[in-house]
Amino acid sequence: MASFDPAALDAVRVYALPMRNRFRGITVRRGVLLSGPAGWGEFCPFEDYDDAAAVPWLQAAFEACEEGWPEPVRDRIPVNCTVPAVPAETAAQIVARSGCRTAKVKIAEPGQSAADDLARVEAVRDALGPGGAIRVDANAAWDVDTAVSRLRELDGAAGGLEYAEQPCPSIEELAAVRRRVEVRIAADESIRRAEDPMRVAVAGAADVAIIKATPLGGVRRALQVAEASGLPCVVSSAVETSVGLSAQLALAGALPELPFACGLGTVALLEGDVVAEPLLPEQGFLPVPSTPPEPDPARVAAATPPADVQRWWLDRMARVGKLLRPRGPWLRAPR
Ligand SMILES: O=C(O)CCC(=O)c1ccccc1C(=O)O
Ligand SMILES: [Mg+2]
Repeated sequence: MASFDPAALDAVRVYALPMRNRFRGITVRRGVLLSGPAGWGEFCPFEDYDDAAAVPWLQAAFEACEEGWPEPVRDRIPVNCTVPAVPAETAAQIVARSGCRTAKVKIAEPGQSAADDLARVEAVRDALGPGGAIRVDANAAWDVDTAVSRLRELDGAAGGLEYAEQPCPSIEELAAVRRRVEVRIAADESIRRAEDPMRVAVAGAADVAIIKATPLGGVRRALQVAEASGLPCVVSSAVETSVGLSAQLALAGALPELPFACGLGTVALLEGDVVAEPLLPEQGFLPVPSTPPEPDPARVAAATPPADVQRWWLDRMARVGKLLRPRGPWLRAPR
């Protein structure tokens, strides 16, 4: 068994793609594409994560490279468009262009007001028409009282919210908000480790579980987390390229039940992609791929960052790889 060394991989490509709008404080999305016997995987932990937090992201990439994914039970996935914390007019354009019947709206952005959120949600309702669904994501910004009053107002402005993702940081706060508002509560940041969904369920903290293959260590682990949650699940992206997104689609394709649209329309948030046929929704749906798409050499070349950035990512991947079990035999000894 070889211990992990990126230099021993057949192909490793570092990419950097600008985001169309600032998202989660990020303006450029970066990561590594790596190929193995089963296809291409993507290692793209957020840059503020430490090496330990990045381990499951590398496990997800290796699953795609080494094993592939379990059999799907459906062949296409309804998805939401994702509306960053942009002005109302831009929000309406994003929704109209997407073709999606569900929109997820980011709210509670630092530096913005309650009125900004209400205007964005109203514009999204106008663009979507009465038949579409609107969900909001506060990314843990509020305390319980703020969440209760804001969610009631936003529910009114939206003409009914489908659910609210992570209004507060802790599981106990989610449970308290859930008791006081009509709106369904979804847990996202509260589900990052395999043991988290049990705690969410026992606390009565959520109606919906947000599940992500990339930070949970791959499709198989995420399926276990979904089952442990005992809740209806929504698969949501970590803003991967189409290579990493394909694993998320494999997860959505393999879940026994999928009652809501998934948050997988996120290639639209990136300026460019690394494959020839980006996984952008058509009429609100994405296909379930059986294998990851192949990166397109010209697009990868166009997205390749300077040497110092490449070095940073390869060093990071090597350090994180040392925290994982030895790999092989497809991974040859360093040349
Ligand atoms: O769910 C979606 O529509 C897109 C994905 C998304 O919002 C997201 C992407 C990266 C990191 C965090 C989040 C989030 O749900 O908070
Ligand atoms: Mg979220």
